[in-house]
Amino acid sequence: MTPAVELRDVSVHFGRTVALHGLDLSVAPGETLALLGPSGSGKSTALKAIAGFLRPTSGRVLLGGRDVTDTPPNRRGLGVVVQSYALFPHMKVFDNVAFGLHARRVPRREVAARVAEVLDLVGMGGFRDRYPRQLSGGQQQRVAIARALAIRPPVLLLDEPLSALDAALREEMVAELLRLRAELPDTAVVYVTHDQGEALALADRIAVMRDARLVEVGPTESLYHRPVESFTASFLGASNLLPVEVVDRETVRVGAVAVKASSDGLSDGPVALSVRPHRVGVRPYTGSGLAARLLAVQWRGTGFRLDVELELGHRLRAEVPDVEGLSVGSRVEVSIPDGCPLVRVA
Ligand SMILES: Nc1ncnc2c1ncn2[C@@H]1O[C@H](COP(=O)(O)OP(=O)(O)OP(=O)(O)O)[C@@H](O)[C@H]1O
Repeated sequence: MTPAVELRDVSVHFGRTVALHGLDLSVAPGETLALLGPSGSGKSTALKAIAGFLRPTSGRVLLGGRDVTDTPPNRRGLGVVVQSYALFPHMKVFDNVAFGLHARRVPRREVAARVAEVLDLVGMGGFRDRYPRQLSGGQQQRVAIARALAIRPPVLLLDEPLSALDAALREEMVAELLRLRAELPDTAVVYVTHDQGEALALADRIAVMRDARLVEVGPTESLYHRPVESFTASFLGASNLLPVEVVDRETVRVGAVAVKASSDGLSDGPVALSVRPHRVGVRPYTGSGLAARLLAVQWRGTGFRLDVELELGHRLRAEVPDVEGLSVGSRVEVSIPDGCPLVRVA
């Protein structure tokens, strides 16, 4: 299938700053790809290269198999939503959404029908005569999404669309975006975020970025459960990175304790065992297993977060449902389950 979006070896330089380094990426029709990474990792730059808001220093951008590297943004036919709504303040909701359709000389009667359709799609059908200042942040962002969808773009680009909203509203909007997604089965979505929760909830695949480069890309669940890079393990859901001695392809040793590990896709080089905090077991010391000292306990409502220090010298974070028999400062026993992934340490 021809990808809806393809970046081929795209680099972007601003003077001596390298904002994007040799990015290769493709997005299939109907797929949601999240670009996830810390601030300054190049996510927005990649999105702007797709939108045409900037021209790559080198490399090519293709949409539906067509090279658009030299095509201006308004001729790319994409829907774009940025973090700050960017609605026209002097225009009512209806006219904001109709704007792109008028620019494309869509007949007036069809404009009315299409605006009604996309406003209904985002649950804003009753707000067509309001001005943006008469809407909440979440409502404005819904209108911005409706405006982007009105032209029925094959690709929707979303750059941190929820970052201006408060936490409760963000969660509501994630559910809303999932519902919207189901209504647009053929639209490719590129979703820029630094929020791993949004990426996990919304994306079919995640591309993890760091320092202008792609670290790793893969289907959301396998990237979460079986990351190859240590950066992915710690950025996509917290992870303990335990130094281990590799015995063979399936077995590692933490001190004297042997643990089965998964090592899919790993070649030679330094590795660590990636252990999610909720998979670390902590119990009172019984004389076997990995001895450790319990350094701190924090109640988190749904459970407890523990900091422990292995007597071998590594600190670990654990998340456990209860702390019966455990007290800060006491000697404890830590268990690491089989099946945690080995990851490459940069
Ligand atoms: N117009 C510009 N001029 C100079 N440097 C820029 C410009 N735009 C981006 N950069 C730099 O390029 C790098 C990547 O920026 P980019 O905005 O793509 O990061 P990001 O991952 O989207 O970060 P954020 O989450 O903070 O938006 C950063 O170091 C940034 O300072």
